[in-house]
Amino acid sequence: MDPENLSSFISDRVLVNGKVVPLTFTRDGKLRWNHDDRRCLNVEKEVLGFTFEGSRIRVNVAVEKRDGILCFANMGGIARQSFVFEPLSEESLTLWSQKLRDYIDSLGRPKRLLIFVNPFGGKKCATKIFVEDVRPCLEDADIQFTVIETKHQLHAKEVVKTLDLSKYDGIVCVSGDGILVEVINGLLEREDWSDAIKMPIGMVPAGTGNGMVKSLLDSVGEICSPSNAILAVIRGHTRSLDVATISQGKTRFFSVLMLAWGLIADIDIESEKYRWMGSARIDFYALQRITYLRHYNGRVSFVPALALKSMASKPFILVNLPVKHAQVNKSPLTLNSLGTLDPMLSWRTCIGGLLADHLFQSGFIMYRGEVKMSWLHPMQCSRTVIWT
Ligand SMILES: Nc1ncnc2c1ncn2[C@@H]1O[C@H](COP(=O)(O)OP(=O)(O)OP(=O)(O)O)[C@@H](O)[C@H]1O
Repeated sequence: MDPENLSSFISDRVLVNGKVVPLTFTRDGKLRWNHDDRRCLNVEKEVLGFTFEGSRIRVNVAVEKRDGILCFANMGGIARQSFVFEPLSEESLTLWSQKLRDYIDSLGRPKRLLIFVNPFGGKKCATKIFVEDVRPCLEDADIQFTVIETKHQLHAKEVVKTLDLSKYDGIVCVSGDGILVEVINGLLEREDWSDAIKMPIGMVPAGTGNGMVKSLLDSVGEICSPSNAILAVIRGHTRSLDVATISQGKTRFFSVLMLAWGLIADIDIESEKYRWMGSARIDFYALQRITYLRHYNGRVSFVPALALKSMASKPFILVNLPVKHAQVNKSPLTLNSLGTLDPMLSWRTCIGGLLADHLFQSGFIMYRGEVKMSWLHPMQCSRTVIWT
């Protein structure tokens, strides 16, 4: 063994597939070895975890699928693989185990997750997504998890309100945006909300629109897929996400991603009764609402949070304001991704927006509601939920 610098660097000779080859773990987190050809793994990006099997070390990897790579699970562009090597001495095995463990621990990845699976959302395939895409990656990453299948509306919120948060490093929703909103409202309704709000949240798309996870993965140039989403959680990168408080009369609730009031809110909420139609429910109910238009009278006011004076000019979006306004006012969450990322939502939003625009201009709809919004402190989330 030739450890140039034992604190952060190992250069060694190990057994790979019965051949002794040089293996190096570099300071910048790259694992390089020579076998039939030269190989290199970016541990931070590609390695899910390590399994120590007697005198051998198995490196569990998720890489972009390329021709010629043996993969045992294709996850839509991502292949799970493993690479096994055997250090030549006991001392070397101990050193490798320690260095690899220390490196993974230094990345701040979650170790214990609470996972909500909503079997009711989208095409009702959240359980399948969890079993086929999420669980294998969590096992490869050696992450402990507790799974709760939601049984009814607001179930996730009830659980989160009384949850012992010290038991988890994060909460993951295998669902659409609805469960995310429940989790955020549950956290913010707790007495210890200012600490609870720091709990990282992850999203795996298993709903109809999946607007949040689409926005987040798009913001880091990744395709919205369950495998990309869970990899983002495992890598543990976090970034903050703004939350708006909405007060309407005596009701107060918290919002991320988007706020809608008027026509589009009605289409979104009231179309629930046609959920059996799948995503067509939105089109169907939109036509119904457009045919029987309602008047919306009210006043909307925006109150910047005191703690965030600088947010006073922070742009935001009301989906039921005309689209041209909506697109100018980009929120910190790329809210206009609703108009650009999801083709299905895109044209619906545009039609709704154009219609609203027309009616707004003609004075047919007056947006003057008693809705007040203020921005809360940014909250910490894991990369899937804007976490780059
Ligand atoms: N077992 C259940 N039965 C009925 N409703 C449920 C159940 N579990 C959760 N729900 C409710 O399902 C609603 C929709 O969930 P979710 O957001 O995951 O899917 P979606 O509406 O299809 O997707 P999106 O919000 O991305 O369009 C949530 O409001 C949630 O409260």
